[in-house]
Amino acid sequence: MKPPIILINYKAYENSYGEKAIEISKKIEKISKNYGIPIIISVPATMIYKLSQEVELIIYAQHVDSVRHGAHTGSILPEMIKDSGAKGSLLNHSEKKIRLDEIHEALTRMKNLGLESVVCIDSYELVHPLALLKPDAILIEPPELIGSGRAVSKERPEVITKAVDEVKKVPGVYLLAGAGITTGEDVYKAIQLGADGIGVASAVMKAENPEKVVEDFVANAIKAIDKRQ
Ligand SMILES: O=C(CO)COP(=O)(O)O
Repeated sequence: MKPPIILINYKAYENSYGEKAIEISKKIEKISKNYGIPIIISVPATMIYKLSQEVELIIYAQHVDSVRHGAHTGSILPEMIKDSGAKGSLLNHSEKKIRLDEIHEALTRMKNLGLESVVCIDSYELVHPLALLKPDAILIEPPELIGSGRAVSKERPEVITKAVDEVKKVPGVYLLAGAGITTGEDVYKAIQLGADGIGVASAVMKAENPEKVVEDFVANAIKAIDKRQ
């Protein structure tokens, strides 16, 4: 079985850093191990090193700058996240958009460093052009549903099916779907519609019992992938 891809974006919630981030990451690690499914967590840059020491999860940055070494105050380079222990990064999240030339440059640099990449986009029309840049995956998220509790897989299923059709034009690029994913059923439906996995943030980061939420997501993702094969 090809495992489903579960990406949890920590964003900048109160529990996205410090001791609380370690605590939530350990809970996610437990589920990842119990189910034998790798889970990606995209964390604030300040937490990459610490979390890479504490947990066996796939750690991503949430953004990288495409500038090269030099006088660029405040920049976070692909080289820096790799040195800190990240395996990859999100790029172009709706909340951290960058230009197309910056996506291209960042992807080239990340590939040369052996870093994985997930490019976020907000419409299916952009799936094919961005897939041609050969990221590891594309994460499609209609911005109006992000953080809404209304799942893309239920509210806009056609976004997923169209994105899946588009990504198939470029072999080797995975398609993830996100925005408003709240329940295991939302995850199941996204994968049934053809996504290789999901991206999620608020349903986990704002949960009273994040472990239970992630477990429900993972169990449903496995069920959906099994059924598809
Ligand atoms: O932006 C997202 C993941 O990158 C999705 O956010 P929500 O899960 O909060 O809708």
